[in-house]
Amino acid sequence: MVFQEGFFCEQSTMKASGSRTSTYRSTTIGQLISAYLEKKSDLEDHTVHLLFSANRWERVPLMKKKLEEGITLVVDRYAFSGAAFTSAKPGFSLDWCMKPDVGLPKPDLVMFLQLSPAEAALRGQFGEERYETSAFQRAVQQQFEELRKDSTVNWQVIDASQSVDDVHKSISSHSLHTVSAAQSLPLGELWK
Ligand SMILES: Nc1ncnc2c1ncn2[C@@H]1O[C@H](COP(=O)(O)OP(=O)(O)OP(=O)(O)O)[C@@H](O)[C@H]1O
Ligand SMILES: Cc1cn([C@H]2C[C@H](O)[C@@H](COP(=O)(O)O)O2)c(=O)[nH]c1=O
Repeated sequence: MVFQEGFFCEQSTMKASGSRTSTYRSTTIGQLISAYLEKKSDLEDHTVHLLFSANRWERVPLMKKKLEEGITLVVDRYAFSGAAFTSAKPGFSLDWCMKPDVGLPKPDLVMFLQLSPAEAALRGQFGEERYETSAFQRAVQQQFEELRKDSTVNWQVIDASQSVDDVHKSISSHSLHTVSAAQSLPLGELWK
């Protein structure tokens, strides 16, 4: 499996109305999360963290089925975003934030699309949703740096300040290499 984590990931799409349409937002749990991110509702911080995790777990049977069929999964944001974003909030430890996602299918590659919060703030639609402030993004980036110290996960940092074409080339190259190497490997369990 190949995963992307970062401040800018290529899988999200925008509706004509401008609201976000990532597929995870389509389930009942995803709709609760989406309303929270769009600031249409408020949720207690532990609760939203657990909802994000539940939203991943509800997709595990489908993910495993696809993987068994030999399909490569590219996931725009995963448990690493879950741990980084919630642990950037006051009173949350990284350890607590990782716990609900222990045992999820483990990615063969995690690509972190690195962009400074200042540059991210200049890009389209930044600032509309919850968490989209430069101060909070800096705190999240620090938590990602902690997560990247885990050498059992194959992290690759992509410079997202490059052109779209160069970001694409870099992602393709890491992905193709990993897909070929992962073919003979069993599916692992995250953070176990
Ligand atoms: N390499 C790039 N150079 C310039 N602009 C870019 C680049 N990549 C993305 N953008 C622009 O930045 C904005 C946000 O990008 P994108 O939609 O890929 O991020 P996102 O997936 O929404 O991020 P997040 O997962 O944090 O919501 C879009 O307007 C997009 O066109
Ligand atoms: C998976 C996940 C994400 N988040 C945060 C990160 C972003 O601010 C949004 C998702 O935005 P996207 O445009 O749909 O990628 O939610 C989080 O706090 N916890 C998570 O588990």
